[in-house]
Amino acid sequence: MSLAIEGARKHFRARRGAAVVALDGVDLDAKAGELLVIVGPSGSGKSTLLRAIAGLEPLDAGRVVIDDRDVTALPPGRRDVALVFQEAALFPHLGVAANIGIGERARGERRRDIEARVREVARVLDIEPLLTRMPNELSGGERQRVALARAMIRSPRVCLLDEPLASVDTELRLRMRGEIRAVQRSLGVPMVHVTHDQVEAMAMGDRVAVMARGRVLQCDTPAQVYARPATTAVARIFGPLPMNLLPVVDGVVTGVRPERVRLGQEPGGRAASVVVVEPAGEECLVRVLLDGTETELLARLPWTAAPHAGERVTVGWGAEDEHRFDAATGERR
Ligand SMILES: Nc1ncnc2c1ncn2[C@@H]1O[C@H](COP(=O)(O)OP(=O)(O)OP(=O)(O)O)[C@@H](O)[C@H]1O
Repeated sequence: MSLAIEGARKHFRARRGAAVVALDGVDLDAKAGELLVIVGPSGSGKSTLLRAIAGLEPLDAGRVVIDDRDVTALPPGRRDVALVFQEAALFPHLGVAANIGIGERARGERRRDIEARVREVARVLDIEPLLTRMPNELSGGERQRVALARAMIRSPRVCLLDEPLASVDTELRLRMRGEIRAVQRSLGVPMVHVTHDQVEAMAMGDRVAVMARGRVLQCDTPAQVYARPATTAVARIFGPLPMNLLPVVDGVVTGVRPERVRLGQEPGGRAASVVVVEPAGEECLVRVLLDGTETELLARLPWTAAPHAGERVTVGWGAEDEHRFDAATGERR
């Protein structure tokens, strides 16, 4: 099983104002069992891309290919694609078990087989106790898991997730990440997962595609995108925190990740003063202003090393922690 998007273009014409280019020539692919994560700022075209794969949004140009078959002209119902949205839409008049099995029933499968499959997928997603409830008796996170179960039970050819864990609490989110991966591996389908959560993108993705303004800026393993972002835009978008970018010197922008910035009193560093310190659990985020400039840098430090606001410090980092980008094009040098 495989998924490919080739040269996808889509624009929207708002009732007033200029046309919006939502997809500007997107090429992506995902293999069987592969989880491709899409990250990007709000409005970068992530949801439009998923909707186009599902057949809910016709493309202006380009193709969607599933299992080597061009499905671009097929309606959603004939693509065999499961899409789980941020806001799970369940049938309000049906119980949870019926909601999960509704697709199987429509396909005329045997009642006993459906019940067994519903129980199995409910067990995996930890919603067995909810099977007899009605949708209005569920929390947002529970509804989300029911929608996920409904998508998983169908053994679709492609699985698309649009922030399915957005309304789930941290502990459950951690567990569900693993569960989604396990279910997906057992289904062996390509999965495309849109998230704003960078940690989730790093933890779950076999590969990550970084989007901005309807384009894919880079697509590679999370480790590679983190270690060698292709452009300054990727360096700002992908990672636990945006990369610090220093002012241009000789046509070069130097970037340093906040987690690599060191503060101290050592000679050789750049003099700066601490603007603000924000606690972040065991760590803290420290914003410093470099002397004689308007450049602020962010540093992530252990809480035990937290300075005070207003303190004078020196700022340093290892030469191996520097990223260099072309100032004119933004591309990695
Ligand atoms: N039906 C529509 N009519 C007009 N413009 C639209 C429509 N749907 C999306 N857009 C525009 O297309 C662009 C891409 O939207 P899309 O929803 O794909 O972004 P996104 O990356 O999913 O954003 P978010 O992270 O906020 O969900 C945005 O500029 C958006 O305003």
